[in-house]
Amino acid sequence: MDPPVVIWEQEVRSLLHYRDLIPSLEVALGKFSSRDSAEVIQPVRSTIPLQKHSGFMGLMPTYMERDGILTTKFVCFYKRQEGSALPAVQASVVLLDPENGNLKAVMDGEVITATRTAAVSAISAKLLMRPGAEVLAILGTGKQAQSHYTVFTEMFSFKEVRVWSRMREGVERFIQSVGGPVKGCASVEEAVRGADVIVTVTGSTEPVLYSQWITPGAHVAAVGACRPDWRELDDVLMKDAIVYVDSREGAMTESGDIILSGAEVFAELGDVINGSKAAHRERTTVFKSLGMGVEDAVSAQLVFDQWKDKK
Ligand SMILES: NC(=O)c1ccc[n+]([C@@H]2O[C@H](COP(=O)([O-])OP(=O)(O)OC[C@H]3O[C@@H](n4cnc5c(N)ncnc54)[C@H](O)[C@@H]3O)[C@@H](O)[C@H]2O)c1
Ligand SMILES: O=C(O)[C@@H]1CCCCN1
Repeated sequence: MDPPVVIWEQEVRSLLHYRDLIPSLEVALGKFSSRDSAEVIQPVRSTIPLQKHSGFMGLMPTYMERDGILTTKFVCFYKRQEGSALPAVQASVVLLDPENGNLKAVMDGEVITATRTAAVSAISAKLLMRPGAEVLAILGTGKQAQSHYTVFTEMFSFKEVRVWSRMREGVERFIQSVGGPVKGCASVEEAVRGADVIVTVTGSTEPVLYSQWITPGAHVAAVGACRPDWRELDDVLMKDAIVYVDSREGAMTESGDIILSGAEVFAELGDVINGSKAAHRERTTVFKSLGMGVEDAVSAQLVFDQWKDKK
């Protein structure tokens, strides 16, 4: 048996491309929602609090029997003070041989997390935004904001991209770093008024996005607030919108926006991909993303396959 390989940040970045990842994620989301244990076994993430450090460690094991993929992601995430220089999320993914249990690879999970999360949000927009969408608003200016900007501008042709952060320096840094057209906004209201697609990627634990500012028919990809008592969206938005999730079980366990608002989950994204639930593009839609092990599993397998091809 070959010893395990270590594939770290820069190499993962150079091997993981949206054009390969998006089709693989669409298939994986469909398999997850088919509830066939020969396709995907992925329990809801178990978390242990790192109380002293205001954080959590999440353990995300996944087995895809038909595809022969066995992985676990270890992810630590923190409630950081706004403007903190420390990372909010750190992760590693291990890829195992399901036949023998030996370790094939250890990979940096931060690039995988940033890339696959943005790719899944883009899939939600592809399925749920209204036709002819022109304006994208991104709330937050951290790692996820960057990866969402990259994939959304690569996949779609928005006429305008707006960004907001509570920290003005955050907006300035973001504008400098993305190297493409983007308009900095001084308030959430300014960023989201008239926007067709809104991405929330903040570290907030209280609502930042309010229904009263949103044009009916907009699509919201809500990526932050991944604890049962954390929020990014207000109750009215959650109750008025048609709510889609990545995992129903995960959302009912981890999403403060769903649990505390009492909103009803209409469907998983995989149900829409499988054709068993409708995509209500004409209505205001929320895709509540919490992140799933199956997304990391297909990403890690892609990275490993590309790594082997290049050897
Ligand atoms: N759904 C998923 O799969 C998934 C995956 C990774 C990260 N996340 C979550 O996405 C969010 C962003 O992650 P990141 O890695 O980009 O973090 P980051 O620290 O790089 O960026 C966080 C951004 O949120 C802003 N922010 C922090 N506190 C805020 C507050 N109280 N109000 C408004 N803005 C605030 C910061 O200024 C920054 O712009 C986090 O909540 C993280 O847990 C979700
Ligand atoms: O699926 C994930 O990887 C993330 C990590 C941070 C918290 C939310 N979920």
